[in-house]
Amino acid sequence: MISKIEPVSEKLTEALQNKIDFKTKPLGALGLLETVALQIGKIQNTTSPKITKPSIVVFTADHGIVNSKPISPYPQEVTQQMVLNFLNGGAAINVFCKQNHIHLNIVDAGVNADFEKNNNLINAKIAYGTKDFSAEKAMTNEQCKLALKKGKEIVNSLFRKGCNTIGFGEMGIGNTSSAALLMSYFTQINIKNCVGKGTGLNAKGLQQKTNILKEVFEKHKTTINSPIEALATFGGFEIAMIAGAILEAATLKMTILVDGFIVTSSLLAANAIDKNVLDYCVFCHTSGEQGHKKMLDFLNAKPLLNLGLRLGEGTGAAVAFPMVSSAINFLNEMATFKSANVSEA
Ligand SMILES: Cc1cc2ncn([C@H]3O[C@H](COP(=O)(O)O)[C@@H](O)[C@H]3O)c2cc1C
Ligand SMILES: O=C(O)c1cccnc1
Repeated sequence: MISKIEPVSEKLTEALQNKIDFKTKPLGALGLLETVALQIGKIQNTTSPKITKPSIVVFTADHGIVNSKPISPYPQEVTQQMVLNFLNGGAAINVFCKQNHIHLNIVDAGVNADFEKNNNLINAKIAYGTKDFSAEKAMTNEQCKLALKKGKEIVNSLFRKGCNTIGFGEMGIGNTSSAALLMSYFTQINIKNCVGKGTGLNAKGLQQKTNILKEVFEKHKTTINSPIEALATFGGFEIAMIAGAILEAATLKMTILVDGFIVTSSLLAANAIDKNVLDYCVFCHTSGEQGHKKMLDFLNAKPLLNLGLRLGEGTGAAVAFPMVSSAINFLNEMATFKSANVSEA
C-alpha cells in the first residue's frame, strides 16, 4: 500500500521549542503538555495552533463470537441498547462530551438490530454483526475494505465541516476479544498476554476466554497475509471502520485523540498500513484492560492519563481533551520571560 500520510513537518520545530522554552516557567516544567504543544504545532505547521470543532465519533457493531462462546459477561443486545442510550444522551461518553464541549457522533457500523431514522445516528451498517471467528473469518476482505472506506468518508465529512481534532470510541459486546487477537497478530505478543477481563470476567472466565482465543488465533494465523486480512479475520466492523477513520484523519493532518484498548487495536492495524499515522496521535490514557499498556509500549506511546478507566466509548479521549486544550492554550496565551519582565536562570 502506498503511503498517503505525510510525516509531520519539522520546519517549525525549533521555533516551537523556543516559544515553549521562553514562557514564564522553568525549562520543561509543563511536562507532557509541552510534548503535546510541540506535536500539535508540528501537525498544524504553525507556532499558534488552534483546536477547531473537536469531535468524537463512536462506532458500534456486533460480534458473531458472542453468541457461540462465553467471552463476555454481557449479552449481545447490550450493544443495541447502548446505541439508544447514546442517542438519548445517557452514556458516559455523552456526559463527558457535553462537559468538555466536544461534538459527539454515533455510527452504526454493524449492529445486529435496525434503528429508527435518527439525525444523530450515521448509518454505515456493513452487516448485522460479524460472523463467528471461531468457525470462519469475521468478515470478507471486501466487507473490511468497505468498512475502512466508510470510516474514511465519515472523517472526511467532519473535516469539511471544520473539525481538526478528532477522537474515536466504540461499543460492541465482545470487542475486547477482537482487539486482543489483533494485538497478538500485530505485536507478536503471545495471545495469553493480550487477553484481559474486558467488561469484568472473573479469573475462571478469563481463563476460558484465553483458551478460546488461543484456539481462534492458531486456527487463522497462517492464513493472514496483510493488515486488512487481519482485520477481516478477527473483526469487528467498528474496529475496521475506526482504522479507516484514523488513516483518513492522519492524511488530513488532523490531531487524533487515541482512546483505550479497542481503539488502539485499530491503530495497530492503521500503523501496519502506514506508520506515519503515529505522528498525528495524542495518546490520551492507559486503559485498565491489561493488554493496553503493552500495546502502548509497542507503539512507544506516553499517554496523558492513567485513571484505571476500562470502558471504551471514547471516554479516555473525552476526559483527556481539556489537557490537550491546556497544551494549546499555554502555548498561545502564556507570557514570556521578556514580556512579563521575569528574570531568566
Ligand atoms: C453497559 C456497557 C456499556 C459499555 N460501554 C462500553 N463498553 C465496552 O465493553 C465492551 C467490550 O467488553 P467485552 O469484550 O467484555 O464485551 C465494548 O462494548 C466496549 O465498548 C460497555 C460495556 C457494557 C456492558
Ligand atoms: O480500554 C478499552 O477500550 C476497553 C476496556 C474494556 C472494555 N471495553 C473497552
